[in-house]
Amino acid sequence: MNISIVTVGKLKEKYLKLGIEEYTKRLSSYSKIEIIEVPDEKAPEILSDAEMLQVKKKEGERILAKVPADAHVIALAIEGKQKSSEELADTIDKLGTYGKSKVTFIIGGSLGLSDEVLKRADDKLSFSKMTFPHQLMRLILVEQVYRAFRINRGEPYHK
Ligand SMILES: C[S@@+](CC[C@H](N)C(=O)[O-])C[C@H]1O[C@@H](n2cnc3c(N)ncnc32)[C@H](O)[C@@H]1O
Repeated sequence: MNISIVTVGKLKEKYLKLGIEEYTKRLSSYSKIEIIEVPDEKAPEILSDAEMLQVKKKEGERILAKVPADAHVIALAIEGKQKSSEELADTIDKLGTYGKSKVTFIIGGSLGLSDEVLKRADDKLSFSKMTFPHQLMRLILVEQVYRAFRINRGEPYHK
């Protein structure tokens, strides 16, 4: 399987970089994994609703340009469907079984994802009703995808 994670903005924090490197290294024994960063749209702190929509739209265009046409797209969205780790593992397993070799996860920028990106998504995945910073979300996602492969292989992993 080819997994890609399309995210907005550069990862700045060293502690997150180290964690993400560790899990992507572990994941690479199970799947190809690529993290694609698209530039965030520079904007002032205070924005009108119309300006916010415009920022999300521009970032969304950059995201969609990196999504292969034949990929199964899972957008991370607070209002999406919550799953257990076992359910996410099952989703990934079924995608493999049904011949979906490309799976793209999308993490939005600080304002979230545009409607266009949400429309392109085949699934919307929520990690809880809480809002996580997008850079931290990247670390949580790679750990959960790694966990999913371990579950699917029946390999032990600390609970
Ligand atoms: C800082 S959040 C954006 C917050 C924005 N107000 C919204 O409602 O989407 C940045 C990105 O991280 C991801 N994210 C943050 N918390 C999440 C959660 N609980 N579940 C799924 N994705 C989450 C989403 O992809 C989101 O677009």
